[in-house]
Amino acid sequence: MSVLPPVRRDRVIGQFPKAFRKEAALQVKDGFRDQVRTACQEQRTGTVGRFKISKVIVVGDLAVGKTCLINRFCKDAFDKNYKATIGVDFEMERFEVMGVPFSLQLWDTAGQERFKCIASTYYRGAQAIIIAFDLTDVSSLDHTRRWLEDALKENDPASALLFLVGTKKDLSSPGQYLQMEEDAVRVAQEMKAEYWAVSSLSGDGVRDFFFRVAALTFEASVLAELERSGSRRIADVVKIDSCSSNLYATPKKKQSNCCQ
Ligand SMILES: Nc1nc2c(ncn2[C@@H]2O[C@H](COP(=O)(O)OP(=O)(O)OP(=O)(O)O)[C@@H](O)[C@H]2O)c(=O)[nH]1
Ligand SMILES: [Mg+2]
Repeated sequence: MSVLPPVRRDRVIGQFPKAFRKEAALQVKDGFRDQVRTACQEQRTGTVGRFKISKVIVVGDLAVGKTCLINRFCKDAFDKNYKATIGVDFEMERFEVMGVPFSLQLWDTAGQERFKCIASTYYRGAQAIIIAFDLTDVSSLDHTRRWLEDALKENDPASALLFLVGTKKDLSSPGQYLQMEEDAVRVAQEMKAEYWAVSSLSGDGVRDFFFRVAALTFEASVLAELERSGSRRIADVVKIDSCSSNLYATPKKKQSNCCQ
């Protein structure tokens, strides 16, 4: 019997969500990969959908809007007053992707220098790293490289998915925005991150952004699971094979110990 309530209807992901800008996207294809789709249909997603919870960390300068971004998505709330995050905070979000339950743990970290050493102890084990900057403050974009460097010290650069998200879109004029987007797309390409621009005040882009984070993290988790179970199967074959060859090579009295 499941103790968890069903996943909210507005957290059900059936279609692969689109990227924000094709030129700075982690994936440009329109749908989930065939092997992931088939694994979901055949319920072969292993720990994904059962116990696995994927960790996502949100980093970036102080007051760029990390807490507001998470609160807009998780609570559909916005607070115009700034309250610095002290250390870290987290929210759980449950999704259903192609019929498979999938949970994200969203870690909101402090941008203030004095809380950074506490916050950075929570960076480890992230499947996705969201680096936030303020679209009206170019220095916050410049600092994203440093934030990424710090986050990657605690994570595997080969497997963590990176997102560069510009916040407070409502505050920039179209002209300012276009200039900033050009710079941000370039930074995202250098980092191999996916670029997004959102407004937590209006909600513009927030849901699409987190759906994309969830879908890409889900897909990467299922692929990793398939790879693990595939290599487990190969290891079993190798074990059986080496045991059977031992049967020929090993003197008779040792044969009974084989494969025990
Ligand atoms: N207009 C506008 N203001 C925003 C937006 N997002 C955040 N803010 C404001 O920016 C300020 C800082 O937001 P926070 O979310 O607390 O910033 P933070 O990045 O979590 O800051 P730290 O916890 O110190 O690292 C607050 O006053 C928010 O109301 C947005 O999309 N639009
Ligand atoms: Mg905060």
